[in-house]
Amino acid sequence: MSAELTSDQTVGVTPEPVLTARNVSIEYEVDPVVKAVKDVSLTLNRGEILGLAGESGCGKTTLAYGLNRLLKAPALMTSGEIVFHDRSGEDVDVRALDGDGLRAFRWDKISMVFQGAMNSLNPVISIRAQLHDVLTTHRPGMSKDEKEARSVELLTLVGVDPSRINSYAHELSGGMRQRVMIAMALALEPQIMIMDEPTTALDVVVQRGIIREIMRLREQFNFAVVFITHDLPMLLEISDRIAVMLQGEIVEMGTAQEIYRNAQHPYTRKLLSSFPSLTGTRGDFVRRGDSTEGAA
Ligand SMILES: Nc1ncnc2c1ncn2[C@@H]1O[C@H](COP(=O)(O)OP(=O)(O)OP(=O)(O)O)[C@@H](O)[C@H]1O
Repeated sequence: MSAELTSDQTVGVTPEPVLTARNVSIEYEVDPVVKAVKDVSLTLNRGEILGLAGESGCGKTTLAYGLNRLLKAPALMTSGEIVFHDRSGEDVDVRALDGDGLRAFRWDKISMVFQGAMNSLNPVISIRAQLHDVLTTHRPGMSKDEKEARSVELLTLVGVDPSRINSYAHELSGGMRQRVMIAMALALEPQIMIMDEPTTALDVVVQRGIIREIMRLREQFNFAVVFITHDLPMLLEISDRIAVMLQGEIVEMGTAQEIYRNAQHPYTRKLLSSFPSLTGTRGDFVRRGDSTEGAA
């Protein structure tokens, strides 16, 4: 079964798709074969936050990697179509990309903040060198001064004091490292950011600070976000729409309000009821009233 929903999120604004996936299936070619994503169709609209929820192992990460052409053997996309609708008006067949086209697509058009990304900063080169590297690779025409100015700007955007540009990863807190990863993902002003559990390893206060920053950046730059997490209360709070995955399929998709108030699929209801804070006597998004200010 697949679900597709392109309903209007913002009153008076017609949603404009930035990515369309149709009937995507992905397998791990092991023995026995694991059918990790089954016939998934979804449309991501420009500037929206699409939450992807579902229990561990349901295929969220595999789907995200598929959308970004990051799958590696034994993973194989066995069927389906992914079209990126560029700001320029051009439609890009993502599955057909290779070589330079694929390199330009990743980071430039669509970037990803991975699970545990903060641990993937290179420990032996400075934050400056890592930010400059992204720009050197993807914006070869930029001068050293321009790269420096852009790096400082990026750190400021994600709430890291630019004096930290000289630091090495081990000198930064987990929250700061994750913010640096977000700065790198933002560097080329992508139209889509895929965030796979971007804050799971961090404590709640730091998480909230980073989530707020992502929300603010999204407002400022209007990129679309696919936000993957187990944390359904958080998704209800931040997402425009939520897709619920179960055993490789999207079993329900709707606005956060629809999912919260009127979930149709028994699994979605089960998922909601597994968060007592959502269904208990306080009865509403408890996090919304939470005024804890985050500092990472
Ligand atoms: N390299 C691999 N080889 C074989 N099977 C794999 C491999 N990677 C993932 N899988 C299987 O594919 C399915 C989907 O995994 P995936 O990591 O996409 O789920 P997920 O929803 O992102 O889980 P989590 O939230 O724990 O990250 C699972 O059954 C998993 O065991």
